[in-house]
Amino acid sequence: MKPISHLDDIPSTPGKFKMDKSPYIHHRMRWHSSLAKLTFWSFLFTALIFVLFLRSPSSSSSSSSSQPQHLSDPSRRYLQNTNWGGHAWEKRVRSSARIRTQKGMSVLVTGAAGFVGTHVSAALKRRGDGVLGLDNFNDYYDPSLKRARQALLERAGVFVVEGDINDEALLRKLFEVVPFTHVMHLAAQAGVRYAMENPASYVHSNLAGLVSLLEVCKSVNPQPAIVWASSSSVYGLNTKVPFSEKDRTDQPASLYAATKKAGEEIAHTYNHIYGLSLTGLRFFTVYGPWGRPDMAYFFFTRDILSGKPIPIFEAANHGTVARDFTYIDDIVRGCLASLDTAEKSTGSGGKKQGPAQLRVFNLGNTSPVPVTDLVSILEKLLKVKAKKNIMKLPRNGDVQFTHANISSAQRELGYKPTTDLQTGLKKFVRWYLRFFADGKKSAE
Ligand SMILES: O=C(O)[C@H]1O[C@H](OP(=O)(O)OP(=O)(O)OC[C@H]2O[C@@H](n3ccc(=O)[nH]c3=O)[C@H](O)[C@@H]2O)[C@H](O)[C@@H](O)[C@@H]1O
Repeated sequence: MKPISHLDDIPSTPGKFKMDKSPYIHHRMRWHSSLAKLTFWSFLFTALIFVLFLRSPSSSSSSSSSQPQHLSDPSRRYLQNTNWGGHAWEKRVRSSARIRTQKGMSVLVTGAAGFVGTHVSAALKRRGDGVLGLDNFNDYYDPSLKRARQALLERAGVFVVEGDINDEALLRKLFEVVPFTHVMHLAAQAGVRYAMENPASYVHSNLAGLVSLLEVCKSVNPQPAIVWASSSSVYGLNTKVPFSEKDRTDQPASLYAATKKAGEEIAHTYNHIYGLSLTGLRFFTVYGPWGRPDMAYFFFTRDILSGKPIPIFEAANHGTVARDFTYIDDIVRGCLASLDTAEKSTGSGGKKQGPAQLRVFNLGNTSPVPVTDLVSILEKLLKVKAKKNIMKLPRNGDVQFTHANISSAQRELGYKPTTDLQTGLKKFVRWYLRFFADGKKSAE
């Protein structure tokens, strides 16, 4: 745009434009001065319009945009999809989110192509709720598994929009097309150990992404109720067992845990200022079919089958490392119960109108199992002996054990886990063998 180059010739503030004081040229100068002023202000005005245009969210993320904001961050492992919008796209969004039962809800599920996201989306759809998925399909782990989950959801009638939660323009557009009653926010950068490798990705998804989502949720009318994934890792170095929601969570052992804890505080703020109804769920090492390949039960299975040694952590003095492994179906029931019991947000027009619900629940299994037992169960199910490589528990985020007290979720959500590790792993192994034997195409 032309005026930009001219801006360099104009003093930064009009007051600094010095006039010649000679009386001889006074009259001419007045005329010149008016012309100069006019030219100056028109340039300034045009430049301002130009700058505003460049900075506007719709211009930075609409389909015509060339460089979405976050691409300046080299740590990202995906390109933000700007290919959304249009009549056909809106029709798909609307149809996916259509409620097909009385008293149903319309839910925006972020991270829908993720492990928990896929299961929750499918379960909501099965019972007649409207569901729209959102996922950025990043390559933290093999995106082809995410694509397979997407295909599964597609067959169930759930459209998964490809986009990032940091793309506020996309989020606003989605709320424009569908006035979602609920948001199930599961998009996140997961994994405790990877935080040492790529800390920026945790800040991007778990902090900036969460704030971007809450900013949009607080400003739409009606505001949705939000249920979101926190983590058992917030208990960090807490040694009081079982972990209760009242226990201290101010000693995170990893950046991942710290971002989840920060998320809980951010949730408090948006609840307090804007009246958003918010429920945080502290998941305890969730496992099952369609799971995450970065998790121990998943890659132990892969490596046991291929004869590769598996690193098994132990604490000081041969201390046991244990997890309160929780089966996916139990978690899904907890998520749906949280959505069902979520009260409406109270704000409108971006302003709080009264106190709103703010909750945090442990969703665990209440029976921690040593990692060595997990390996023994897998060996039996796979009928292959593992090559064990016993190692010291690394100091990069791992905690020695987790154990959930679920009385609060039991009382308020009717949450009651029913699957023990042996039963759950059996279902996982069956899925795993079928999925990978069938060229990643089969579904359970
Ligand atoms: O519930 C949670 O809060 C967290 O659960 C898992 O984190 P984690 O429990 O560490 O799950 P895995 O990485 O699958 O590890 C499971 C167990 O295996 C152990 N492990 C892990 C990796 C390994 O190479 N060897 C090994 O013995 C870990 O110490 C841990 O006790 C998830 O990865 C997190 O995203 C989630 O937030």
